[in-house]
Amino acid sequence: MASATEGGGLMSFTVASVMEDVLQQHGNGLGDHDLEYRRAEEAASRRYEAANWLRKMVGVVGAKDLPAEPTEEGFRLGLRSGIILCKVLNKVQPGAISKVVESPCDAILVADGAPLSAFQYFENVRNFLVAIQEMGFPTFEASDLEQGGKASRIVNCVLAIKSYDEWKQSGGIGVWKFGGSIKPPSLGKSSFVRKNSEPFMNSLSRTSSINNEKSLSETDSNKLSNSGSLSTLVRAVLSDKKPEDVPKLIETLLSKVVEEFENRVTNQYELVRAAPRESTSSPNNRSFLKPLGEREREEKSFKAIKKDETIQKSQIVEEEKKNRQFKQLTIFNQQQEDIEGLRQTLYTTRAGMQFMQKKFQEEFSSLGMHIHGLAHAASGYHRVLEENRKLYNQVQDLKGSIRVYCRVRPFLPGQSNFSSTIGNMEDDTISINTASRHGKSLKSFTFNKVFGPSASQEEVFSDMQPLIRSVLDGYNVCIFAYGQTGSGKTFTMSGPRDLTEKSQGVNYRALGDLFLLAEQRKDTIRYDIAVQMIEIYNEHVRDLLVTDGSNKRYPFSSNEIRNSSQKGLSVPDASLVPVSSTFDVIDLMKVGHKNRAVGSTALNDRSSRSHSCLTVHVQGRDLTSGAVLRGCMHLVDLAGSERVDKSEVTGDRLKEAQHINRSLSALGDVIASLAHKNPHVPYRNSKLTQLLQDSLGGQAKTLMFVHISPEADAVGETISTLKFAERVATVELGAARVNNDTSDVKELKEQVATLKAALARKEAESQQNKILTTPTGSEKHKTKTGEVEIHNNNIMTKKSESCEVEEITVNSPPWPPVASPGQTYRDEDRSFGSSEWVDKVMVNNRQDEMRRVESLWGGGGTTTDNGISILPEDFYRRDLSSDTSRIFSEHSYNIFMGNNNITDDLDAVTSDSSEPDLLWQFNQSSKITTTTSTIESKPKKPVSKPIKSPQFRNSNTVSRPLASQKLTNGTRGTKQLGPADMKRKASVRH
Ligand SMILES: Nc1ncnc2c1ncn2[C@@H]1O[C@H](COP(=O)(O)OP(=O)(O)OP(=O)(O)O)[C@@H](O)[C@H]1O
Repeated sequence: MASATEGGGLMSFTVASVMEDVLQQHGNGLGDHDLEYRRAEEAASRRYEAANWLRKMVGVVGAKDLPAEPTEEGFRLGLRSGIILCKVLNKVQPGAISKVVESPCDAILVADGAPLSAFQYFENVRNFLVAIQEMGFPTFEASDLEQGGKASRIVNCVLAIKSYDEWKQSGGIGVWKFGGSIKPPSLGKSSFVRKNSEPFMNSLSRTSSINNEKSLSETDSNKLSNSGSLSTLVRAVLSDKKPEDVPKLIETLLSKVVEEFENRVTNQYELVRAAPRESTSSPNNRSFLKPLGEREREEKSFKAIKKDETIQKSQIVEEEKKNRQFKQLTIFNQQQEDIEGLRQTLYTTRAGMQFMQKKFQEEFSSLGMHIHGLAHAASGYHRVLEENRKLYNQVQDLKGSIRVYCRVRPFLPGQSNFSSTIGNMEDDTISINTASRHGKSLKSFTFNKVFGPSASQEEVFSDMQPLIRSVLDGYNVCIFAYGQTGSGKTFTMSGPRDLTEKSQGVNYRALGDLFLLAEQRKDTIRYDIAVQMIEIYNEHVRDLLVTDGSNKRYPFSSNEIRNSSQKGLSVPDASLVPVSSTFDVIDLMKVGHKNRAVGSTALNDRSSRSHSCLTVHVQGRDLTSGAVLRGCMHLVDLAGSERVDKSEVTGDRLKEAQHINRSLSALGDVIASLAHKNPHVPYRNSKLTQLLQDSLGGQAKTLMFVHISPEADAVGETISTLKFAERVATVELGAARVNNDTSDVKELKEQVATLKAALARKEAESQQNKILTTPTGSEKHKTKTGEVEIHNNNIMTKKSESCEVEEITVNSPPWPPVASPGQTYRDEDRSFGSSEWVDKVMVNNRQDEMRRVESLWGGGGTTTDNGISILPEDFYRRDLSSDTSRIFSEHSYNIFMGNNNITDDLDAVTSDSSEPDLLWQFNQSSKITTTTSTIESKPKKPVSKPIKSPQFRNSNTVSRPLASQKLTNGTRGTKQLGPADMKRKASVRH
């Protein structure tokens, strides 16, 4: 009972149903035939009423399956499809059932169990039942429509709807009542179970209508509880019973209820156990309390529906699967096609690639061959270039290492009336008109090239241009301008004061050419060009490129010129300014000219009294081989070469002139030594020759521009200058050499050759000395240098000790000095080890020679107080080849005498024999010995033309002193002076 209490409505429904059954049984049992008849009649009448109303509602056609007065079975069958019920309800309450399945009407006639029709009528019935439940009408079980179902419940439901419809038709006034109130549709869903209580209510209503209709109708069904209904029902049942029957009836009733209850509980339990896993939404849930047959049918139909659904689902799944498979197949086919396409493309691409590869290989190999050919051509080009360079320089070398160009200055503005001394001019020859006692004569001189007064700067430069190329090829080049003051040296080297591009001199053009060539060769050689500019004034060197104002005056000591500087710089202390364009050079020149002008006064142009030298250093690195070539070019503007006596100056001017003459004389010495191929070249006798040493030796190419003025009053200087130049032109320096990395080795070889020559010379002298008579009364003094001075008042006699000379040459330090491990020699050491030492050896040699010659000529010479021999002038005529060196070696004599301090007095004496003068004398003599002279290296070009000179004539009879002899008392002792000497001396002393 507890569970029945918990069940609530469910329990009420169950009890009511049981009670109804018990009562019916009891009634039957009681055998009240009248009552039963009445009830049956009542039921039939109610059924007819319901059927008629339904027929009326759906029409005759719609209700063709429902007779007007049906049996209970007929009523059930007529409504079994649910169509009539649904239609009627929709008419009463439009839209109550949204969907009415009409098709199965035929199927309804088919035997029970047809899955489709069962499903469909169930659909309608279910919808109907749900709807009336929603609306609150008395409901019935779906199974009531089946065989054995309770048609009374269906009748009850239909009549309730009819009542509602009528109430509605009548305007819906008041409250509709039919055994209970109709809940408004919005009442919400009540449980299906609750609706199952309606049959009881209907039964109650029906019963009351039979037994106590009035009382029941008066009872407010809303207030009627289940217990109330039960008691009413019991009271109604028992009212007409005899009191003695009541206990029995109640007992029967109760036992029946209990039995029914237990049965149902048992069934419920079994159902739950049998289908524990069935979904709660399954219809079984709602029908497990139904009779077993009904439930089975429901389950069957449900299963059938389920099966259909499953079949449909499986069909759908199958279809979907098929669709999927079809789609996959389509995609697969598409992919197959794509793959085939890609395979084709791959094949084509591979073929293309192979073709391209083949083509590329062919092109690559042809390119390789092409490059190979180019490389071959390039190397060939380099070879040819190198060969061309060599050939070019060979041609230059064959032309002679010292070339002399002569340039004649035009008359200056205002000199138009002047008569010119220039007689005739050809390409390489120039004739000078000279006036002498015997009338006019013409002197001809031959040079490598002669430029007349009208020659332009460009013309002059074009002829020397090849030398510039040599500098870039690693040669040393020296270009110097020689001539008397005002003859045009500066004009040639730099240009006029008002400089234009056209009037630019050699300096600018040479550097411009260097830059041009360097640019042209930049693909093969990289050049670095730097410039120095110095001035030599009174034997002092001055840097002309200082810009800070300091060191403007003679910043260097007297030893600053080195011949073997590490970097190949003669003056390493002077500013070395890198230049890369002609503009740089012009700027530098301006600085140089400005610095040079500082020493000038209004009266004296410094440029006339000093040597200026622009040195261009070039270093080229071959980009292919890495070889380094170094070239150097000296562009020298010498001081005026006129003779001092003519200048008639004293004091500072005289000193300047003496220095100029001395340095030019030293230059002459060097050139003469070179011409003679003397083993020793006295470079160190002046700053000028020291500076130019690397450009005047056998490794350099030298060009001298000799300048002359056309004025008649300058003819003496002109002749003198030309003679000097012609002498220089005979110098053959030998093939110039490139300054490459092996130059040191070459220098060493040169020194070895020098020493060998000294030895050979010494041996020859030893042979000759055997035939010489040793003078009596001679006295030997051995100097600390190992040389022997002979103090003899009569004649100059022997001698240097041959063994000592040999010792010197053999035991002398090697050149350059061989440094023991850890020991190094400075440049100064090397200088001393070479030239100083060689100077002294050579002095001894010359003395021996002089003595020998003197003895051959039977004496006639004199010796000074200092032991200096003075030879008769005839000597110079007779043996020029051996005398030349003597003439150009006056400084060597000074050194020999140990009198290195040159005093003004001495300067005065040496100035008497300026270099041109000496050369002039030399040339006078040389004409006699032209055929036999050993120094004539260029037979094609005569050294000089014969001239008639008074001095020359005098020289046959008058003994001339050596120009640089110094007497201890300032006089010339017993020497005899020529007229020219006397004249000069007078003028100097004046
Ligand atoms: N070839 C020439 N054409 C025109 N004028 C010239 C020529 N040569 C020289 N001159 C002029 O002659 C004058 C003297 O020339 P320059 O100064 O060059 O002589 P120099 O030999 O250098 O003299 P110094 O020894 O004093 O330096 C200058 O006015 C110069 O312009």
